[in-house]
This record gives sequence, C-alpha cells and structure tokens, in this order.
Amino acid sequence: MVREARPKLGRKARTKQGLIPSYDDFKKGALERKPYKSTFSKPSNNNGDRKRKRNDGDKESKYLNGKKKSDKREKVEFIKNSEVKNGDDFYDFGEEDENEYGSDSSADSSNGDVVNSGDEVVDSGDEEEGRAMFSDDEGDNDLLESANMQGLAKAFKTVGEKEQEKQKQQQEGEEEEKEEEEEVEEEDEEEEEEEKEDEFEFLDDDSDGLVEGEDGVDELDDELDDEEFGDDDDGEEDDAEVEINVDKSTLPSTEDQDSSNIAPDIHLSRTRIQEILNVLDDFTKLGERGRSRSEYVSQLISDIANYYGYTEFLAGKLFELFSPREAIEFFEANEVPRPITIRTNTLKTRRRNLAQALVNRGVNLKPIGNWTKVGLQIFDSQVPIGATPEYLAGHYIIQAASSFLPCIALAPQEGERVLDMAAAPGGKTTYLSALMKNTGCVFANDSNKARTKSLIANIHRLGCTNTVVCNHDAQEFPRVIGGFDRVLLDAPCSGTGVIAKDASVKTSRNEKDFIDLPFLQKKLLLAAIDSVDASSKTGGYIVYSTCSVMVDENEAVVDYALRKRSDIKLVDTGLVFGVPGFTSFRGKEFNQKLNLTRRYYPHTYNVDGFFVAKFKKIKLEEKPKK
Ligand SMILES: C[S@@+](CC[C@H](N)C(=O)[O-])C[C@H]1O[C@@H](n2cnc3c(N)ncnc32)[C@H](O)[C@@H]1O
Repeated sequence: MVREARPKLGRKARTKQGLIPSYDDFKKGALERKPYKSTFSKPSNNNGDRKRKRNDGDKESKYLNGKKKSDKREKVEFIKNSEVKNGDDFYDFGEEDENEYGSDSSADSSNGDVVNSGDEVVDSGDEEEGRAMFSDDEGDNDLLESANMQGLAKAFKTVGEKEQEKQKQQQEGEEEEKEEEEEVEEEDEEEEEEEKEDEFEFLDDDSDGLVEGEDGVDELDDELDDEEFGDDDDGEEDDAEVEINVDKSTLPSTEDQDSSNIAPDIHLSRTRIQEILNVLDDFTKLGERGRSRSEYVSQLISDIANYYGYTEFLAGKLFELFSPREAIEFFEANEVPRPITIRTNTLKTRRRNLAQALVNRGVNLKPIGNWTKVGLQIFDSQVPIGATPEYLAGHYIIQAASSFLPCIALAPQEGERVLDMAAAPGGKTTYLSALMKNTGCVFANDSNKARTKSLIANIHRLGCTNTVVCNHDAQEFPRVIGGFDRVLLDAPCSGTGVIAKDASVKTSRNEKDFIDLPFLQKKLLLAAIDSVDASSKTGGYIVYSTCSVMVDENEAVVDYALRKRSDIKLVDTGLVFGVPGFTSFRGKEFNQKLNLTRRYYPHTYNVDGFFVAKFKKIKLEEKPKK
C-alpha cells in the first residue's frame, strides 16, 4: 500500500514528538561543558522512562516473534528496533521542554522592540561555565554565589512549605505510577489484540478474497489503516507506518526501488539518517555493493531536509560544512533554543550589583564564562527578565552571547570615533558605547528607518550619550563621513547561525539569497574598509561579522576584500574561543590568513552560529613587502 505524501512536519509538530531537549538537559550541557547530546549519537544506555522501556520491549518482542512476517518486514523491524533504542532520550527531552520554558518565553516577549528586531535578542550560552568567574573582580564569584543563595532562599519557600510540597509530590508520584501501570496494562491488552488482528490479516491475505469480497470491508480496512498508521504524531503508531512505506523506499540495504510516490515519512527519515550515518562511518565495510557514497549522502540530505523541516537546498548547503555526524549535531542543536543571556550595562552598574539585584528578585543566574566580564546566563526567573526595574533602568540588555564577540574583537578605545554600519537594534552599538565609557563618538547607522526606532530606544534606555544615529545605505560610506578609528560591520545575512531562533530560515533561503547577500556583504565590507583612517593613532581596525555559518557570506567575502584592497591585512580577533575559519572549501582556496577568523556553532559552544573577522588597515607606505 502506498500512502500519499504528507506535508513536512514543522518544528511544532516535532516538539510534540519530543525533539527539543528539556531546559534541564540543556542546562547540563551549558554548565558542565558537556557537548550537546545528539539523538543520532552512537547507541548508549538510555534512561527512558519506565513506560517507554516497557513499550520498547514489547515492540521488540512483538517484532521478533512476528509469526508470519515476510523478510521485507523483518528488515524493517530490525531498523525500527535500533531507532527505538537510540531515541529514548530524545522523547524524554520534549516532554519536559514546554513546561520548563514558560518563564523564559515571557522574558522574550516582554522585551518589546529588542525581541522583534534583530539578532540581539535570542540568547546564547557558553560551555566554560564551570570555570566561569568574574575574572577581574576578585571575590566577585563568592559574592555572587552567596547572593544567589540568599536570593533563592528568599524567593523560594520556607522549609515547612517545602516539606508540605514534598509530601504532596510523593502522593502525586504514587498516583502517577499507578496510572502508568494501568496504562501499560491497557496497552499490553491492546497490543495482544493487535497481534491477533495481525494474525487475522495474514490469514485473510492467504485466503485471498474472503475479506475483500465483502462489501465495504476494503474501505474499512483503509480506515483502520488510517487510524493505525495515520496522520497523528504519535511516534509509536507511526512506527507502523514505516512498515508500510519502507518496502519501496531507498533504504541503504534494499534493491533499487522507485521511491517517487513514497510518503516523506518523518520517522522513516529519522531511522534512515541513523542507518546511513552508520554506513558512512565505515563505508568500505558497510556500504552496499554498487551503491556509491554520494548516493548515500544524497539520501541522507534528503532525509535531513524531511526530518528537520529544511528545504533540500539549504540542508545540503549546511551539510557541506561538517562531517556527516557533526552535521547532525548541528541540525539537532538548531532544534534547541540557546540559553538566555544578558549583558550588564557598565555605564550604569557593575555585574556583581546587577546579579545581586536580580537574584533578590528570584532570578537564578551565573556568569556566562571567563571570556566576558559583563555577561550573565539566566537559568530561570520568577519575574519577566525583559521587564524588571533593572531592565527598565537600563542596567542590562538581553543579548545573545555570540553577539558580544564582534565588539570584544573590535575593542574600541576611549575617545575614538567608531562607526557601527548596520546597527539596529543596537545590542552592539550600546556595548561599543559602554566599552568606550561614553567617550568619543559611535556613529550608529542602519538603512532601515523603522529599525532605527528600536536602536534609539535602546541607546536611550542604556544611557549611551556618545552616539549619533544615522539612516543611510552603508554602501554610501565613506562619502557620508569617513576617517574612523574603527568600523564594525555586523552585516545583514542569511541568519543560518540563528535557526534555533528563527525556524523560517529553514525554508525561506534559496540559491539567489546566497548570491545576493554575499554581493551586498562584499560591497559593504569594502565601504567599511574605506571608511577607516589607516593613520589612526589608536585604531585602524575593521571587524566583519555575521550570524551566518555559510562560507559564501563569511570566508568568501573576507577573501574578496583581501583581493580588492591591498591596504588591509587580517589580524587575530583576540577572541579566546572559536573554530578557525576555512582556508579552503570545496575546491576553493582562500587566503591562508583566513585561519585567523573565527567561527562559532550552536553545537560546539551552545551559542548562536557566528563568524568574526578582524582587519587592520595599514598605511600603504607601511605595507610589508611580500
Ligand atoms: C544583523 S542586523 C544588525 C544587528 C545589530 N548590529 C545589533 O547588534 O543589534 C543587520 C542590520 O543591517 C541592516 N542593513 C541591511 N542592509 C543595510 C545597508 N545596505 N546599509 C546599512 N544597514 C543595512 C538591517 O536593517 C539590519 O538592521
């Protein structure tokens, strides 16, 4: 039986199936420097819940005992079993996620203009949390720890209340366990009945015509099929759908079959992703004879696109950046929100004071990492983070951790003239202003007038008095004004680094975007370079950044600028973490200094995908001989 293709499941649907890890799991990853655990990692002892284990066991035995089952069916079942084993954690994540994120989303939504307007809003994290301290402020950490404890003690309940709650929870737990047991029993009974039905089906098949001959039974069969294998998102029932579809699919181990009219089934895709990853791990041994590696890869990309809800085009482009297993880690990390982070506005307060104030309000937080003295990671909060008195007073801004990086790399000095070419909504402008202690001047430009409103609002709220907001197409610089000590170009980009925040990127980016965007980025970067004064006594630097992970928008743009302008060189970003940029990619050779640029990925650092390059403009007469 061939089923019609169903529309791709979006993020929501998959969330329902439990794709997104719980906040706790995510927290563990960020705090303990544990890499994000991929669903597709090699099988491990899972800790799925009791009920699920029981079901898996049942399923396994059912499949293994599968009486009159054909070879074809057995093959599928083998794959299904491996899927179930690998998938347990996965489902558990999702069950917790919705509850855990309640308070976080409120923080986001209350953040008004900032939330809606750019890459500043959604959050990032850091894996160096274990070592994270207020690096310069001695004793800050102890203070923060004790502040945290005091605050939490205040915010949380009294011991008596806690005891009561514990007892209540115990009672509820017992009741739940009872319910679970009953459910399992019910399911056992149901499955027994299903098995009986299976036997019947086989009998019917064998005695061809007995059932089919009866009026309406065909339709009823179809309906039952629909119910059993139908359009809902229940994983277990959909497993059965795999049985139907799989015999005509392009599984790694099956003969060549026409799959054109096979449903793009999400569970089948997931199973097959795992299978193909295993094959690609040891292609010589596990690859099917006559089937090339690239055939497996095409199938894998198609399954990734189907499973995670990307266009095949974008899935393929992102896949190219990594080894197959790492690519899956990347795609998985895009299903998980990054941590909520805030940046202390040092124009108005110190991080330890801010932390103390927020802890007193019931916010559970920690320093982001030892690479930043101003970042705090928020774990949970009893108040909306985007509406506390401290927020309204401009003591902090909700800002993705990766978005700190270009400002740290630019390292503006007091008294300098700095241009932020694409500045709205101002997360970076306000950081630059703070780094310069409100001295000198930051020209904050954005070509989108509507977005300059949020830029201005943030500048006001954070008390940045050294800024000038302008509204030009940045390509017009330096004709508008030039001679800057430093220029930041946080360029408009495809947003492929922030898919966790904006899932629409998965389907909205096409081939043309990756021609048009680099074209604009190249022109903007040349304008940025030309706007810097090579003779600046304190500066002469340009930082180029994007929240894209695409080589076309990053290394290729930087390489182009190096070819077009002889008065610049790449220099170290000064950033203490990050993966070096590509010096070659898919047959293209870039300037070898591209290894000085830095890439950031959600799956490696639990931050938004980001790219940072830093140039020094040199006076031509100073240009070193080759
Ligand atoms: C990645 S966002 C900038 C985020 C900002 N740097 C921050 O940290 O808040 C890119 C910005 O570039 C602006 N933009 C797009 N094309 C531009 C152009 N030709 N000139 C100047 N700004 C442009 C967009 O309006 C958008 O606000």
